[in-house]
Amino acid sequence: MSLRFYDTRTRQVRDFVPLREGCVSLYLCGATVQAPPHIGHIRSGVSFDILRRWLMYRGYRVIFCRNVTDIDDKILNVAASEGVQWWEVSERNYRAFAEAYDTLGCLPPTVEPRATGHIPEMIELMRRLIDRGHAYVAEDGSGDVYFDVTSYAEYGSLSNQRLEEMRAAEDGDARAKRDPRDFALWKGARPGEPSWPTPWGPGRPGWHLECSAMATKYLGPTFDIHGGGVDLVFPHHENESAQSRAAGDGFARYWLHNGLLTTGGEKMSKSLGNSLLIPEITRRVRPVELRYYLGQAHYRSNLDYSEESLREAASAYQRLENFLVRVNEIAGPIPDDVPVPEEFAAALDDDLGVPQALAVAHNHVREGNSALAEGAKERAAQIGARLRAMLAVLGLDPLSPQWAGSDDSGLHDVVDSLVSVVLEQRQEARKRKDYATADRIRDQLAEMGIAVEDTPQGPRWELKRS
Ligand SMILES: Nc1ncnc2c1ncn2[C@@H]1O[C@H](COP(=O)(O)OP(=O)(O)OP(=O)(O)O)[C@@H](O)[C@H]1O
Ligand SMILES: [Zn+2]
Repeated sequence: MSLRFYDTRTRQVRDFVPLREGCVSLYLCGATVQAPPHIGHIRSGVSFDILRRWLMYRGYRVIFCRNVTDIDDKILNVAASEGVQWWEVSERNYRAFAEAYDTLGCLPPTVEPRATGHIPEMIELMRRLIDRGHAYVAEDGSGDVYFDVTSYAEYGSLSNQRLEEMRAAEDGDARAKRDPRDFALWKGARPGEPSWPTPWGPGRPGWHLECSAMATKYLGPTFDIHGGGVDLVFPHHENESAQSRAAGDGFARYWLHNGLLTTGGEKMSKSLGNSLLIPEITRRVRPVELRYYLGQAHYRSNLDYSEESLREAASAYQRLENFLVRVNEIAGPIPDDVPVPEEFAAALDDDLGVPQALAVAHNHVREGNSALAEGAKERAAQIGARLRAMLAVLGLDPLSPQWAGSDDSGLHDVVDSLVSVVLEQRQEARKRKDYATADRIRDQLAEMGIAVEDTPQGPRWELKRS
């Protein structure tokens, strides 16, 4: 069956055929680095990381470009309030984002361009737009450059809006615009602000322009997939599309948007003050469990955060993990090169149906646990290998170097030896029929967060997270 995705522009699920055989070009709107990431930002990162991994599994070379918006009103405001340089704010938060993507197991992008490194490309794009009559320099001498929305008949087609119904664009000085809906490509220099020279005077980039310039530079005038959160469809992506297409480029062929991480139904957002930062969450659950939580829902649906749903996700992940760890213990190393089951592949081919794909994974655990209970080692091992392949595609393989031991860096072995000594004493007590002592030992272990299970092969233990 073919790969297909929901395309925001056509508002339908379309077969995916890349521009160049065997290769997919993917652009994702990355961070505006005015603050460290909250888990909503990383949900976007994880969703597109799963997409990328699935495309790679399907045999494509993926060229993945994720930008960094390192100059912006919000960054300037933070710098002013802290009394530091704008680039100190950008650098600090850039590193926090990089660390968060890494912690959550997102593969590094093929290229990660920064807005301030691409001013010549932006000037060239503005020149093309001015020459074609789609952009103009403000007549008030401010140095602002605007896109003329009435000059471009397709304006509104991505977000499915009619020009007559659109509100005024918020950026720029309304007096300098020919039409309130025109948006700023370039912002003329204001006193005390950083600026770069252009043929129309010094200034700094508008947010929309930079993405068009960087996507085109690295992926070409026409490329396969443009992604981002659904909050960016309008105005950001509408404007990116308008600029590039009005300039004569084909731009993105498919538009994919992740749903939002919300709290109490509202977008998690720095400005709303309802952000949960990554270190706050990774104190409660492991990074791999957070990745499972953020990736488990369909990428297009909203995900409303609650402590309870986070815990449930962590337990669900532990069920998958515990099964693999047991198979590993009982049947030896699990191969990591078997194909994923057809049903799992079909779910991901169909607009990245992760919930259906995970249902297949959990069915494997149920079957695998029955196999283990029956002592069918060989069957359990085969199921384990398929499960491992599925989890690897989702970036969740507990036995991968990314996650194996991420929790304990060698401590697990030491604890295992200690717990074994204690469990031997418990076995001795049971043999003596001293059940009070045996139970006390088990209860003491439970208090430490160590759960003991008696199996036909002897007692096993595992860490229970509260
Ligand atoms: N709550 C969220 N849920 C899912 N994706 C999000 C969320 N917030 C931001 N994103 C996505 O993360 C990426 C980077 O976002 P960006 O830095 O522009 O954040 P932002 O919208 O300015 O955040 P904030 O509103 O917190 O200031 C974008 O693709 C954006 O759509
Ligand atoms: Zn963008």
